[in-house]
Amino acid sequence: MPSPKAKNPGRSGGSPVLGSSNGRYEFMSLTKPLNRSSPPHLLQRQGSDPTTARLRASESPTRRRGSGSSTGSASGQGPPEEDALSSLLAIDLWLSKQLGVCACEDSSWGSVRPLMKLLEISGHGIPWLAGTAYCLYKSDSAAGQEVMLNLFMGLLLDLILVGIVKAVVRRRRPAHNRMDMFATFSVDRYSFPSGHATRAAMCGRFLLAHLVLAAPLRVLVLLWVGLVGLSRVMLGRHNVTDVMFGFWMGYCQYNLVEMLWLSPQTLQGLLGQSA
Ligand SMILES: CC(C)=CCC/C(C)=C/CC/C(C)=C/COP(=O)(O)O
Repeated sequence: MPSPKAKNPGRSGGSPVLGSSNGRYEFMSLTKPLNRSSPPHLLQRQGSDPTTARLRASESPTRRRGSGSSTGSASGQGPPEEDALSSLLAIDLWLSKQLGVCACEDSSWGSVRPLMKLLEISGHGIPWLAGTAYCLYKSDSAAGQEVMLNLFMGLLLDLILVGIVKAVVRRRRPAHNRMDMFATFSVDRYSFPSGHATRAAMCGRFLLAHLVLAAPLRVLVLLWVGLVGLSRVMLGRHNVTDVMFGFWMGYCQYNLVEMLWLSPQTLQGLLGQSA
């Protein structure tokens, strides 16, 4: 979402060009700082700190194209799948930076930031866990308790699975993100996948399958899921691929919740065994 008010058009301008990318090593720096044993010309090109490296990586892929002839990772020298992946990541970083228009108050769409933060809270784990626990406590029907209990289990499962993937992949959040989220775990310094996107997708499916039947409300649920995902990128919290993968993961997590569904009989069995 490029805006004429964008502050540094030179840094983030340009357009993504599909095809060969000769800066594959730049994406490695997204997850870990360059190795001390890296050749000096790499260190020089990257900048010595990871933030500079990530800022360079989010420049337009077109800007990076003819700049790596001395690196030995020029296009066509690696396997084609790696080139394709590098190009995809280059487009991802470029697009995410273009869309990160609410990353801080003085960003081009900074005035919308409070609204985006409201969406952030609406998809945060704490309100969802607390709200579900409250409904579970207040529910006076067995069917209601069953649904709420399974939603609660799904939310816990989501936190665990997202935590595991974040800890394994360890992709840093975009350089333009301001880390001012409330109540985060240590793995939440990583961005892949977006926990808000997994939760929104899983809870969205759950709501549509078990709780929300009226058509206008179902549309609202879908709209909320989409807006939560979009707000992650606009706030600069995530790259586009973090959110896309998060949606897919949340969609699959709902299948898992259905497979592991705790029925009253299962619960009675479990409680009976432990008694
Ligand atoms: C009771 C309990 C264990 C609550 C934990 C809830 C909690 C702190 C969830 C983390 C939510 C969060 C900030 C996720 C990060 O989302 P991203 O979309 O930025 O990956």
